[in-house]
Amino acid sequence: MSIQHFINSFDEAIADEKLLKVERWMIPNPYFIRGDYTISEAAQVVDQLRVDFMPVVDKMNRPIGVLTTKLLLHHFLINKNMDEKVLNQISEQNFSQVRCDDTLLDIHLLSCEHFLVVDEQDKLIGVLEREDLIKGLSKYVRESIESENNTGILRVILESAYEGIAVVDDQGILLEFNEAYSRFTGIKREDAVGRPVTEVIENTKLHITVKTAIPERGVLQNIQGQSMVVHRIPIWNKDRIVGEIGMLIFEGVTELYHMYERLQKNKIREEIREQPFMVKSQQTVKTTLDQIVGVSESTSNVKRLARKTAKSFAPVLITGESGTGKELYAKSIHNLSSFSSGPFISLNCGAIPEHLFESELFGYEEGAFTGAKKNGKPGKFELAQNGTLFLDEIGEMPLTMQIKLLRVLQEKEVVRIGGVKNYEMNVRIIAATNRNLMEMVEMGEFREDQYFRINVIELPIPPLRKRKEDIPPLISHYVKEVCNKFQTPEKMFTSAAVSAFMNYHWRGNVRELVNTIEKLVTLVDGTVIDTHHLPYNMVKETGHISGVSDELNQKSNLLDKAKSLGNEREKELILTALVQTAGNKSKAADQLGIHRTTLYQKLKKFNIRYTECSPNTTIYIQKCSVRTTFSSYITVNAHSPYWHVICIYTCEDKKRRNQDG
Ligand SMILES: Nc1ncnc2c1ncn2[C@@H]1O[C@H](COP(=O)(O)OP(=O)(O)OP(=O)(O)O)[C@@H](O)[C@H]1O
Repeated sequence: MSIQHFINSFDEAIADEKLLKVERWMIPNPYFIRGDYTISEAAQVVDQLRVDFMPVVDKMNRPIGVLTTKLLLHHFLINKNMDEKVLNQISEQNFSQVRCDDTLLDIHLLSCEHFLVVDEQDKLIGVLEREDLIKGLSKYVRESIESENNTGILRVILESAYEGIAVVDDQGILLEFNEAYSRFTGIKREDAVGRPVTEVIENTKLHITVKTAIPERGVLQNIQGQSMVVHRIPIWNKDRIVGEIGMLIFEGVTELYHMYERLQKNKIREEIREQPFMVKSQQTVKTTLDQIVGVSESTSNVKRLARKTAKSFAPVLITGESGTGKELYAKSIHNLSSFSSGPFISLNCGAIPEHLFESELFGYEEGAFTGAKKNGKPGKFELAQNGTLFLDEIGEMPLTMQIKLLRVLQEKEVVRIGGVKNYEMNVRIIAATNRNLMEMVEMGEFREDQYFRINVIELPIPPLRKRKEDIPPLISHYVKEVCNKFQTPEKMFTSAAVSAFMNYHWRGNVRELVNTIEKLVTLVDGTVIDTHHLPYNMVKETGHISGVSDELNQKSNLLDKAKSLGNEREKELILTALVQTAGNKSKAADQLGIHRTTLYQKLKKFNIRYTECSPNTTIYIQKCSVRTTFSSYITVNAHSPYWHVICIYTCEDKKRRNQDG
């Protein structure tokens, strides 16, 4: 039974009573004539009242027939005796006797034109003509059609809701289960409807609250290992509970944490004002799956798999293009797992020079090698003890290192470089890559045994262009977040701009989308973001051509533009960004509009080594190419409040400058 049928079943009674009942359509307390009236008297009454017919009753007011104008006319023309009793003229019963609570559906097949309505004593209380009956029936049919349409509308509403919606009857049997709920639980609507809600929704209380009839709003319910905000709303019909609606709010918990965090921050700010030397507490919001925005079927599937994965101890390999949210999923799995009370330690395998890999992973003891720190240094495995070690960009791990990692994963023991003591390891491993590891195995670039060791459970995240339904909620989420961050009035996208976003290829996936929104929110004046504000590459690709904002396009991915100018310009931009950010690679990557990992790959590609230096010195960037030893020097003025590039010049320039003195 659908929700509309469910509601209909209650409405039906009302419809029967109100719409289909004879009482609703009859003319109550009608005029009538007695059977002992003469034809002449009856004709006068009919003429005075200007009616087409009159019910005829006996002395007890019980109907005995219907006198029509047709019958009167026939009498004048044929019989001509005006003193005849009406009673004698109605030879056949030319009416049907019905009751108030009969329905039009019950009586419409009776073959007569006039219906005389009687009470329990069979006394006349109303009349109904066939014309009224047809009117009543057609209204009923019209309303039924409308209600069928309403069912369609109701279904669209249910299916487009981001919230999970479930409806139970007063026995706790599921009558409705929308697509969002189905995606979240992985149970199809057709398998859910008709079953007790307790068999379908984990930890549900709908079957209980439908009995108590107390609405519950914003309560926490643990479903599939995750705290969710739910509302439970009873459905009343007259003075009886006939069912209950359950709503599952996906983004609620994080929003609550954010509110809590904001309140905490305010509180701390006030406390600091009172006690300036107080140590500030570290309150951070934990990443959970409900922070992963998306309503597409594939996102729901990945989230469901992630929830299941979190419950196991097996290593997970998260695959997907850059910017699809692999790290976000890794953190969510950690926070849902039994390792959540331990640390989440991340290691970007693409960002570590080969010779430092071993010490980064396993740590070293004091004096293990020249330059080793006093007291040694713990490795990432040790730091991640009782928690999760996230090996990002695992495809970039050198083969020699893979062998060592494999041994640790098999033996579950770690020894620091230069050490003798074994540390027993209790660490959950989550690896991620944007490369095709299987292909790498075939090419001999990745060890097969390692591949199978880390890939016990694979969590593939589809690129954003393959889950376009996620784009509108991502826009709305990030516009709000960015406006909040920059304290600007909330902006909105036109539907054309949203559609351009949906048609764009998003090679950088969600990261690129977030960066684009940040640029748009920052640079667009006014509160409406339309297609003419969109970056040129997007407008070009999606065909939304109209006046493109130059300002925005100048700032859009600097590196993309540099690429078209050739390697040298690209290199120059990278160097400039590095200098301007004093060697902070994350900030430099941000400035260039690329991910940190991409920056590391580019540094590798161009063989750039950045050497940090003290203020007021020449920053020296070495490039070990085949042809020249040193090719770029950058001079910075470290006296100014901001480090800025004065010039970039090559070794030839330097030689020339030296010659010029
Ligand atoms: N579904 C999502 N909902 C909300 N934010 C998302 C989602 N997916 C990704 N993001 C955001 O996009 C950015 C990139 O995500 P993340 O770093 O997890 O991607 P990644 O796949 O690990 O990238 P890379 O392979 O380049 O390291 C982050 O700011 C993250 O918060």
